[in-house]
Amino acid sequence: MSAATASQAGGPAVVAEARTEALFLDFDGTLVEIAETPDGTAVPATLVALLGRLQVAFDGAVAIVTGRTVADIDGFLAPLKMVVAGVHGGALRLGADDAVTRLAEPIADNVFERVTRVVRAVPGVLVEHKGTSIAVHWRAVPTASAYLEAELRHALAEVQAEADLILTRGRRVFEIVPRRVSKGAAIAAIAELPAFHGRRPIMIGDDVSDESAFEAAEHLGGIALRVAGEHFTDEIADFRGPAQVRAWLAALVERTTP
Ligand SMILES: O=P(O)(O)OC[C@H]1O[C@H](O[C@H]2O[C@H](CO)[C@@H](O)[C@H](O)[C@H]2O)[C@H](O)[C@@H](O)[C@@H]1O
Repeated sequence: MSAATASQAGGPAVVAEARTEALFLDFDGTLVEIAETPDGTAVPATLVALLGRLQVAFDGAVAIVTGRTVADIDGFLAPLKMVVAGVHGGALRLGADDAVTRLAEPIADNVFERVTRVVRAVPGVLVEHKGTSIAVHWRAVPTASAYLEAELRHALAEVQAEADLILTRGRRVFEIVPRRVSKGAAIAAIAELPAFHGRRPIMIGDDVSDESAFEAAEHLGGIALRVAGEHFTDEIADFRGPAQVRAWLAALVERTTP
């Protein structure tokens, strides 16, 4: 029988059906615990095998929807290659052997330099250049967030004529992204792939940029499951954290794999 009740593993009492549903999974804060730095992320030994088994159980209808680059995700999950919407929907890799399609222009050098000038003024802040977006991490210096936000907004206003970028807030990070990309738009595109088409989407995420993905999943008749953290409180979240998400997925795959 290919139905699983999530509550058996803790987490939401959702019945997931591997033959008729598709999984869309955020990465940081959802599949893996938040770390002090982007490079410090630890991938649990069992996660790669778990995702591989889910791909089989769902006949390929499993995608990672992340703010990370596709290359980052490939590195974390090696040797597994998945369908990935990277850089908050700015890059798509629609099949394991496909090339990455960029849906936005790379951030121009002058914008990156302008942002770097802001960041240099605050020791401890990290900047991640991801091609079509820039992440400014202030986890190590939380008191600097208001200053950074004001300065980054000012910098973006200066370059607005040449680049249509917006500033979004993530988990102790400001992300500079093209206005017209989103995780939600990426889910709509992936849902058209043969492996995903006609399946009910289940999107699991923990952060602001997952909101558009939740909306897209619900628009397609699916459901949104929230993970507790800096964005969702325990009261409104469906999962206490990534460990519970992994346990829920593991229970699901156990019950759906003959
Ligand atoms: O969409 P996601 O998969 O959740 O990616 C969102 C961002 O995740 C990373 O930053 C976050 O995780 C870091 C490591 O745990 C943490 O140090 C940081 O404070 C978090 O904001 C990643 O570095 C970003 O590029 C992603 O956009």
